[in-house]
Amino acid sequence: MAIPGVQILAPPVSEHQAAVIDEPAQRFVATLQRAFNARRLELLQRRADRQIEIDAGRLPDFLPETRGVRDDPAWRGAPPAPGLADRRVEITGPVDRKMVINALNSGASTYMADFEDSTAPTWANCLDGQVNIRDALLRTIEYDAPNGKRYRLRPAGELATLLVRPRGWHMEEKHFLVDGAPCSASLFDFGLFFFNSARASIAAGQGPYFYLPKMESHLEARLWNDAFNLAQDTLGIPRGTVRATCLIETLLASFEMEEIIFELREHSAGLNCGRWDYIFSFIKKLRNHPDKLLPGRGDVTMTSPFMDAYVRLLIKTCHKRGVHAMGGMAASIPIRHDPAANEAALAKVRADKLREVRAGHDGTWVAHPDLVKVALEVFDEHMPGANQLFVRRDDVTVTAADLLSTEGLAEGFGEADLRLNMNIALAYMESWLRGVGCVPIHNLMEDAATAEISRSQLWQWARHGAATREGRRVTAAWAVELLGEETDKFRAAMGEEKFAASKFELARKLLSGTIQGKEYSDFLTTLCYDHILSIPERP
Ligand SMILES: CC(=O)SCCNC(=O)CCNC(=O)[C@H](O)C(C)(C)COP(=O)(O)OP(=O)(O)OC[C@H]1O[C@@H](n2cnc3c(N)ncnc32)[C@H](O)[C@@H]1OP(=O)(O)O
Ligand SMILES: O=CC(=O)O
Ligand SMILES: [Mg+2]
Repeated sequence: MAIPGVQILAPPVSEHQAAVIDEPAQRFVATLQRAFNARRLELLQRRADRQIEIDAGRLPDFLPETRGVRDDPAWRGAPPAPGLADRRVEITGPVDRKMVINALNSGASTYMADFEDSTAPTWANCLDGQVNIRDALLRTIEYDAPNGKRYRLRPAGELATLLVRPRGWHMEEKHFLVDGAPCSASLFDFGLFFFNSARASIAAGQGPYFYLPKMESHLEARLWNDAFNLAQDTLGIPRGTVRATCLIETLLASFEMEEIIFELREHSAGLNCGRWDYIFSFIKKLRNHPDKLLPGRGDVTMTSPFMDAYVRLLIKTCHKRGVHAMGGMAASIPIRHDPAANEAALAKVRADKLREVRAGHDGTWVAHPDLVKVALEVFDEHMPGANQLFVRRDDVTVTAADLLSTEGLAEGFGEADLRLNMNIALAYMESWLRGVGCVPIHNLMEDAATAEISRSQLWQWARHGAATREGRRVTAAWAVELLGEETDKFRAAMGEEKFAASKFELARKLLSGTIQGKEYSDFLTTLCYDHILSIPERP
């Protein structure tokens, strides 16, 4: 053990990987872990306690104890940092080397390098991702593909500003132990990036910028803020250099938007409507309330009343505090082989971006380089300045009941919705278990957040014995039977040999367990994580 208390259970496999996790970097991550892991675990316990209260009927509401923060008109978030003043189109994607270059070159204003929803956190993906984003900021990143295509960065002035999304507080990095316990994956991803690249990001005229996922309370934002302060102090970087945009993508966080900006004040770069996790969280948090069942996922849209309420509240809150209100991800992606279907997909993205800019968002997300132009055209036309912070939305009043309402939604779901959820969950999990965290399925972008909706709906419909539109009650036994049929469709399409070499059988087994389980698994990723570890067997 080179550093007391630190154990790496799978050695880096290249000199590049070894360089991003050298002894000083390990020491830095261990410092963060020792300072903050106990609080992280307490906050996770608090999530579990809160769930018990919700199950017992105490539904979420705005917090009385933080009324002072909400009512104080004086405070503001930080002004936009260099490279973040105009964020009209942000491209996101996994930290794969080729995609990092493509994203930086895409013409988007910023690029979110994602260790969360779109990355399956194999040890290799996590370490290579760190290498790639470090090289991106050093401007040395290059890639020569096996097909002969060469990937090089455009000139510095044409590159997107880099933001990094570490994994959420619920995840652990089981390859890296500190004092015998797995490291928080958030602190691992954040710490390695900060240690290796914070100075390079400043030298590139930017700064260490982050997107923070899946938080459920302002206390979790406070934990991030404390980690930022310790990291900056340790490296002698002035406090307030970091900027972080918080995804509001859990139901509980939507009741604490203002408090979350407040906690991060000097580090805050606004909020983002993480719509897919938000829908997942709505299902998850209210899962034991039969009156809160959602229709099939295709029928839950951004114009569904509870989603519209969340968007309006987010924009109003951000602009009141002078920070960006970022829009989210339309799941439609280009369909290369079918021009008519492609045009229909682009039209959906265009309509989504138009809704966002009209609502007052300061920018939006796209999933694919070809969509940058589509989103830019809409924002350029409707947002001539760098942002629309001046859109105050004082007209907006959103109540707790609005955020929790299932009024105005399509009625129920059919057997086709059940089967579609199974098909998507199986295909996504199979891919994730092979180390690929974002895939096109039925011409839509699917990642951990979208797949969670499918997985959770299956659990919830079976848990409540909900009836399909055709009039059949969903039982665990019937769900398992259908899951077998859906798995067999993949088997038939692929042939026995390919099926046997795939992860479909494992995906079926894991999904079957979670659908039937009396206890709900909090995250698909934590459920599947042990199956992607590369820790050698001990003798
Ligand atoms: C809910 C949320 O959290 S949303 C945020 C997380 N999700 C994401 O970020 C989505 C990221 N997007 C992707 O991973 C991909 O676009 C997919 C998987 C959806 C589709 O990928 P593909 O099927 O490979 O798309 P396609 O074949 O059309 O790609 C064309 C080119 O664009 C590149 N590309 C596609 N998406 C991206 C991206 N997001 N960033 C950078 N490059 C990209 C491909 O690598 C490929 O490059 P090449 O021509 O040099 O080989
Ligand atoms: O992270 C984004 C989301 O929609 O989830
Ligand atoms: Mg998300």
